[in-house]
Amino acid sequence: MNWDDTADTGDTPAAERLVGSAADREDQAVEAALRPKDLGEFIGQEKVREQLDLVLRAARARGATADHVLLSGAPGLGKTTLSMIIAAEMGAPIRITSGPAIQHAGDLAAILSSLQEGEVLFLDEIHRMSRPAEEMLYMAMEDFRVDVIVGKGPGATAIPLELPPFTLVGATTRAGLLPPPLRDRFGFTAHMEFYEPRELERVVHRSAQLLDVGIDTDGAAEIAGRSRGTPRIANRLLRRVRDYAQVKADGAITRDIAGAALAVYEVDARGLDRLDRAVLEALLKLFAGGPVGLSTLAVAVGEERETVEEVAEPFLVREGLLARTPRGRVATPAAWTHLGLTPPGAGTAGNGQPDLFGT
Ligand SMILES: Nc1ncnc2c1ncn2[C@@H]1O[C@H](COP(=O)(O)OP(=O)(O)OP(=O)(O)O)[C@@H](O)[C@H]1O
Ligand SMILES: [Mg+2]
Repeated sequence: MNWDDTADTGDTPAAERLVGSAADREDQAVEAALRPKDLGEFIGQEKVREQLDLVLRAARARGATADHVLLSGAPGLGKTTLSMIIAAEMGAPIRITSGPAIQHAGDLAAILSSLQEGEVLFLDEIHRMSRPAEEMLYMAMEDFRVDVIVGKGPGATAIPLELPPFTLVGATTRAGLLPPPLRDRFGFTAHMEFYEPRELERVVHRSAQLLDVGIDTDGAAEIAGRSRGTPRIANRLLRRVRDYAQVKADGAITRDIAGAALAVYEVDARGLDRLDRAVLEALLKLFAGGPVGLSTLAVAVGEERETVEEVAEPFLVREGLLARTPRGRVATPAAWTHLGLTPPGAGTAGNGQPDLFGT
């Protein structure tokens, strides 16, 4: 799946939504406690896990530092978690930084030159690094060497500096934005996919156990089904459902409790929230399913164009509820079904009324 152009970005209003995929303040505070600590505990992503396991085992057997690893995938799928697991599996310390934190090549040189042998350097949002830092990174990754520039102008000299072997783990939500020379320097690239509901069910069960919350199989399935394929959202919904279960019931989570709690938060059975539904409803009820232009649709729901396009649409497209066509936005048959509406002309005289007799 190509999620490059559909991923929520951290600075859209999506960050504040219950079903937004970027980490909010509360997530940041509680996520550390819920992170799996080794590959065995990491749920789902079978292929990635199997491949990474081989890469790490082989490196350990050789007594060598593991190859550089690139983790790409939408927010909340487990990139930061995996980077920590890589360090843990290698028995190596980990240094954490991010592309936006490295504005000058000198910042990167300082970090690189202080690494210990075998250390894991986790570079989050690697696609947001500055150009000069990126070029320094090429050499560091390939030859474990950097040129430190001393002085300015014609008198400036490059002093080569040897680095100890280290493992770079880069993470990006936008693999497509990485320059090929950078991408090519990773020995292993893991593409993280959205999770299956069954996998999210296991995530919910595991987190509930860690949070000491009682939950049955149906309760976990109900939360998993509304979590948009994303463990971070599953954990967040679990916390809100836990609150509800504590206040309104005996604390244990069942299907009914989970359904009632998430109805309060306006997260529906497929994980659509108020905004998603408003967009879909306008498209169906006001424009008969489209095609309709983005601007018109945005006006109809009283939102900015960008909000509709970047916050609501990516998930609606991914779910197969809405299509972006050259003539405008179009609802799919699944959209009509999901909202319990009948498309005009389908099994009716075209008056938009439900077909009560199934003719
Ligand atoms: N495979 C998994 N099994 C269990 N829990 C997971 C898994 N993947 C992610 N999680 C949970 O989801 C939360 C978010 O994961 P993480 O922070 O690693 O995502 P990310 O890909 O780094 O997101 P971002 O792009 O926003 O940085 C964590 O609390 C973690 O516990
Ligand atoms: Mg992360």
